[in-house]
Amino acid sequence: MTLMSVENVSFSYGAGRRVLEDITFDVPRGSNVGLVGESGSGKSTLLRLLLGLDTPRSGRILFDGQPLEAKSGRYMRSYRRRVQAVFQDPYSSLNPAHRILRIVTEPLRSLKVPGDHRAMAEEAMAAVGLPADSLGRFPDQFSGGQRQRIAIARAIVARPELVLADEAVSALDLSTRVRVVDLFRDISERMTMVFVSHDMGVVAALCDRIVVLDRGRIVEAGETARILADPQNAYTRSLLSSIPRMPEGA
Ligand SMILES: Nc1ncnc2c1ncn2[C@@H]1O[C@H](COP(=O)(O)OP(=O)(O)OP(=O)(O)O)[C@@H](O)[C@H]1O
Repeated sequence: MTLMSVENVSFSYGAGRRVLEDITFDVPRGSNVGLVGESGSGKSTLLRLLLGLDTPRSGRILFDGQPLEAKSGRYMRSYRRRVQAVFQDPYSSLNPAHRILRIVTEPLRSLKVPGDHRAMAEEAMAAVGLPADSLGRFPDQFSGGQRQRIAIARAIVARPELVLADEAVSALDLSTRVRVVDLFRDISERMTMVFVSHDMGVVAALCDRIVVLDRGRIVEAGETARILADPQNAYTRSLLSSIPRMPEGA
């Protein structure tokens, strides 16, 4: 079953040149799809389209069989409940003036999710390996890796069907990154994920399918194991050669 389909999507900012050209791929329900490419390849732009923050110039995006109606407030309210995002910088993405409880339960309030929000926050914190008493503290009392766990707790608290992650481990130091990748792997067993990164090693460790973007075009896409074993494209090979050491389980 396909949860999201991107069909022949092209995009340009204003009257500028195309930054995405004829992008087509599927995100099967339950899968983890990695979008990988160097800086400027169009990954963040594609993610903005998937989040409904911009609309394709041509082509379309289907979510659960329906076209994504980025311009409809009503549609987007239900979409936000079903699709959540984790961004790169765990320092700027958490409001320093708010306690963790308020931060993690924010999607529940804005989406008007009924029920016991504190209990849901405690459950999300447990899922990311942080103690429930963290909910009474402020962001500056946590390390970068812990803050990213809090951002992940916020992304999963409303039980979305799809989590979109944009360079979600890139800002972390190596050992923290390995732990947060492990956490994503754990969580991704229970939901569908699209994981955007310039780091082929991270994507290979986390995703069962990879889409390789080069200057706004897909140059290669397929199952991770196949791409690692037999990359067809020179650009993919160069991304693979930049992995210092294959992560375990890749
Ligand atoms: N707001 C904008 N206005 C005009 N051009 C933009 C804008 N944002 C991005 N671009 C251009 O679109 C292209 C794709 O950028 P994008 O940020 O999507 O790439 P990326 O792969 O995510 O790179 P990075 O990893 O550096 O964020 C680049 O050429 C960039 O300069």
